[in-house]
Amino acid sequence: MANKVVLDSASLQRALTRITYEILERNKGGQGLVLVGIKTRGEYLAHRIANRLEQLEKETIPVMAIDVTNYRDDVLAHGDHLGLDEKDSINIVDKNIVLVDDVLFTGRTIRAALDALIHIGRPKSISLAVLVDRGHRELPIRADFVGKNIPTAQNEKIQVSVEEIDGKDAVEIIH
Ligand SMILES: O=P(O)(O)OC[C@H]1O[C@H](OP(=O)(O)OP(=O)(O)O)[C@H](O)[C@@H]1O
Ligand SMILES: O=c1cc[nH]c(=O)[nH]1
Repeated sequence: MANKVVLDSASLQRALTRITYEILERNKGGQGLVLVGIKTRGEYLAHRIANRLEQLEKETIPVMAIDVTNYRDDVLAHGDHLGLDEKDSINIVDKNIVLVDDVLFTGRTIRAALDALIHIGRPKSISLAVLVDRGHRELPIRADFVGKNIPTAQNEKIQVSVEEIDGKDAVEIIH
């Protein structure tokens, strides 16, 4: 299997910066924004975008991380174990939520995240930011903010690495 780097560290950071400005433009500032990162790597990307938003807007942007495993349509364990970490839970009612994930593929993770969010409150709006959109959607889901569109074959894989846990920033395509 060969890896091809499609975003190096500098390009990945530029993509996050562009997403940050687009979020600000769309939201007309940072007011009422809450960033929700989907574990695993979406959490780190959400914190990075929030840090940039805070630098630009000089206000605190809440960040929450969610693990959507138990909301997936291929997991039967609905009910008791909702997979939301109460201590991470932030008031999302009437907020403008930006969901953040590293890769958008079939859209099933995002569908699960929407279920998880709506379980804990009724936001004013939910939009979606992804570092990579690789196509192959199986549900009517699209991203509002995209770092890079990378057309892929079904059998390829996009591997996102983040400095915080992988020791480097990169997006690679694995053939
Ligand atoms: O659009 P989809 O088909 O749902 O695919 C995208 C999801 O797949 C990956 O998560 P993965 O399940 O590999 O978990 P991880 O983030 O913890 O590695 C990726 O981080 C996205 O969350
Ligand atoms: O290629 C893919 C598909 C889903 N999730 C990933 O992280 N990469």
